[in-house]
Amino acid sequence: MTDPVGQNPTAEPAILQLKNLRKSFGALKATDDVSLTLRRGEIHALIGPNGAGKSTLMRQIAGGMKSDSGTVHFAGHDVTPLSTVARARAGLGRTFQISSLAMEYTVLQNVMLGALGHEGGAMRFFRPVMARTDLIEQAMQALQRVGLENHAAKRTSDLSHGQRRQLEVAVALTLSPKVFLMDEPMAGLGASGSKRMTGFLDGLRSEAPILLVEHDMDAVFALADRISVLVYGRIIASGTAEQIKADPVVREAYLGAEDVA
Ligand SMILES: Nc1ncnc2c1ncn2[C@@H]1O[C@H](COP(=O)(O)OP(=O)(O)OP(=O)(O)O)[C@@H](O)[C@H]1O
Repeated sequence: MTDPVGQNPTAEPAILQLKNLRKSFGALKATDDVSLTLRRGEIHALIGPNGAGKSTLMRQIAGGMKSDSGTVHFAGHDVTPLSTVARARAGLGRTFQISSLAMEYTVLQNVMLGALGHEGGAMRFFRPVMARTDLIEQAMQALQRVGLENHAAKRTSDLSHGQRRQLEVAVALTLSPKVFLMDEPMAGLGASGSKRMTGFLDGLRSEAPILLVEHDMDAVFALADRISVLVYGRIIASGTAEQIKADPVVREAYLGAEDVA
């Protein structure tokens, strides 16, 4: 285990710090005393078997689910009492909220709406926003970065599941977050889509660090600076890809010896 909660004074400072987060559903401890950090410039992957508590933890961080106890510090502030919207405004960017896409709008319009959310204020009601070339340009750049530039004019409802996930990443990009929380961005992308997304996330970490929940272990091992393993709501190990692959507790509890050869 290397510096699992970010106490190493020589390391990059943490922009996101979770301390002792817990969430139970009745007798079930979905997250149980979870502490971890995300440092500038890094991709920190959170892996674990189905039902380990990864999505619950992401919701606790983004603000959609109230924690039973513990704190979330972001950019030096305790954001635990803040709503999802307030956390997003502060720069905590969450992707994969397909339900927030307007299905009847085009792909481009969805990204532009995201960019407007960033501007905020009453401007959206007073300017012919969909004709604003600056916004169109910004949105097209975001679509290009995720590989959806050729689908800009499509209705969002006509996109595949994987493409909708790419679109969510594009929407998140326009908000210029200080941190990305990504919940399975590779899911449904197929081999070439995953490869492209992996390359994209690789470059993105220098813009904003990423807390990445992902089942695609090839992508995780290729991308992650650090990996934390969640099992039954508890972090059982945290370290580099090499350390995690070699950790007997992780192999026993999760990876399976045959998967990590
Ligand atoms: N709202 C809820 N009410 C009751 N139980 C819940 C709720 N949300 C999650 N759980 C339970 O909490 C546990 C953790 O679920 P969670 O979805 O966080 O796991 P996960 O690691 O994200 O799983 P997966 O990899 O399958 O997405 C599971 O046993 C799940 O059934």
